[in-house]
Amino acid sequence: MGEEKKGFFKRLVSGLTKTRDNIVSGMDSIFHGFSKIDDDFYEELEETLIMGDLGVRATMDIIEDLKVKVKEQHIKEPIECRQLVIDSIREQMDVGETAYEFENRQSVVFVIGVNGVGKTTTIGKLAGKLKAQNKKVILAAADTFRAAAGEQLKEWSNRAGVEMIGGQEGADPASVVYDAVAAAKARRADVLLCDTAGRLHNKKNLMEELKKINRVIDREYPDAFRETLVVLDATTGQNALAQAKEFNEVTDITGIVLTKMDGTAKGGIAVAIQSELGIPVKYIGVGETIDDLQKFDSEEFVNALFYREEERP
Ligand SMILES: Nc1nc2c(ncn2[C@@H]2O[C@H](COP(=O)(O)OP(=O)(O)OP(=O)(O)O)[C@@H](O)[C@H]2O)c(=O)[nH]1
Repeated sequence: MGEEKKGFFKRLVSGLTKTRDNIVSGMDSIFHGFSKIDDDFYEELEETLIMGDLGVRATMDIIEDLKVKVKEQHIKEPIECRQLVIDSIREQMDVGETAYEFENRQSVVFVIGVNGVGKTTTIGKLAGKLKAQNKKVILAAADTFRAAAGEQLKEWSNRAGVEMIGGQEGADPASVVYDAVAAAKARRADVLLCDTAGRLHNKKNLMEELKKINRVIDREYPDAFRETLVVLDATTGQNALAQAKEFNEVTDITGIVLTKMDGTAKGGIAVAIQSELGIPVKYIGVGETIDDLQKFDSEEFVNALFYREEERP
């Protein structure tokens, strides 16, 4: 294992302590506590997975899959189910190879999310990450709905050492994006990160706003690659999944950022999101500082949950 991966694994392991306690300890007490595989066993397992925020659909699929395999392979001991469940969770999370194309081409990244999920912080972290890769980054403060949003983003642009283009409170977000595109072209920027609003209670307006912004990009910056990231707060569990579903109805999401994965018991939501929506979690937030954003890897996530370092497959 490379040093970078090793570090990622270690941090993931410690960050996922509560999630592990929540899901894995519960599962293990079932595997050890039951002497036979019966309806009660399946029911308890199902409850544990649901309580672990894996989502109803993924849980049902995992239980069904387990039942089939237990029959086919004539499994009698509950503990033999452990590996089958781990494999099944991994399959549920399979969304194919996750692409980070926008990091390496001229691109526009829309970042969407409701208030308080960590959207501004995420944009700041992402800007810092790209800057560290010698990319020229410009931020567009297109969440003009709240006065504080622009100021907060400005702080992050200073921290990351990148330029920010903003507008007056209440300004048309599309006009801010228009100005930001002009700046991006003039400065030959690599990545334009747009802080876009996320008012889910007014879906129609949000849809119109995003369409309008997209039209500006179509016209002014047609060659730029487009990425749409939705930021979700992992600590809100099923609520995060519901938000992802709603945003998915409004626009084409290309990736999810799950924030506050440090210390939450609800990390299982990553399984629910990838399983139910088929959209990759591309990054996780693991703290409040600029370095606390990591690429997400489903394999590593499952390994960090279920295996000690020396047992890793
Ligand atoms: N522990 C932890 N805290 C985070 C993480 N990401 C963001 N936060 C904190 O969450 C709070 C909200 O973050 P913001 O970036 O202000 O959230 P926002 O979505 O932009 O919210 P508004 O500015 O209110 O729209 C802040 O206190 C952040 O420091 C994370 O990954 N881990």
